[in-house]
Amino acid sequence: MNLSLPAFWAVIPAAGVGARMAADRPKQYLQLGGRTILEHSLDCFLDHPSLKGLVVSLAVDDPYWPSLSCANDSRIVRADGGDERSGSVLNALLQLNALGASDDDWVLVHDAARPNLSRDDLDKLLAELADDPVGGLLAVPARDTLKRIDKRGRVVETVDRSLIWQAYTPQMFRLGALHRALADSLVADAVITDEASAMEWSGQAPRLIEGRADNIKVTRPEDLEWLRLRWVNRR
Ligand SMILES: Nc1ccn([C@@H]2O[C@H](COP(=O)(O)OP(=O)(O)OP(=O)(O)O)[C@@H](O)[C@H]2O)c(=O)n1
Ligand SMILES: C[C@](O)(CO)[C@H](O)COP(=O)(O)O
Repeated sequence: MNLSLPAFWAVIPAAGVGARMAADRPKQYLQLGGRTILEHSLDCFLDHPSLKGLVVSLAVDDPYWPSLSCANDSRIVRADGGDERSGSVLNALLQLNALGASDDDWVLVHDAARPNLSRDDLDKLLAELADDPVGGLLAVPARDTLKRIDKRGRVVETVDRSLIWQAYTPQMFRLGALHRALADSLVADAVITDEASAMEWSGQAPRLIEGRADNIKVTRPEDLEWLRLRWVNRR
């Protein structure tokens, strides 16, 4: 493991609507321990001494961002969100180019809806991938028995879980390679749900770094209920 941590840029895609959360506002603006989920998701990066700058992608008509205190933080630059997460990330990478970032710089992309990233996991990702030719992502090995089902919802088989992992964020790649992979896969209309899948589409094999399972993405209401209980106990 490389013990000196590389400098990096951060990108936080925060332009989603949170359809599965079905709240009165996009989930990144829901409250957790007196602050928004988005502010917690930014914390780990803004506190990091190796951060070169941070771009947050926001919906063009986002009415919530200006009221956050971090909206005035000079280290944070805005980009416009896209129709899909990949478009929001691509716009942020263009902003990084405008800020003077170079193709060889590391970029860490982290969901606005993952407020419980630990500093240990962030440092582990940076250290493990510092010398990697491709980059990679935090991930968690499948824990439960996995079933494949048919269209009627009946089990067809129990899947071998030994090689199945859940993709988490941050995902860490070189700016130039990630930009090309996202732009090319967009033109090809490929299904891209995270940065790693764009890199895979372009023929690269990202490395998985095992992270904490509690770096969860707030996707459904029960995720936020679980995090709120955890926050009460940790403060
Ligand atoms: N067009 C989009 C869609 C998603 N995201 C961001 O990508 C992250 C992960 O996506 P997901 O959990 O799918 O968020 P939503 O798209 O908001 O959720 P849903 O799919 O339930 O609508 C979130 O931080 C979300 O804000 C984004 O920046 N731009
Ligand atoms: C990037 C991601 O969080 C990795 O787990 C995920 O792919 C986001 O989108 P999803 O639609 O919830 O899979």
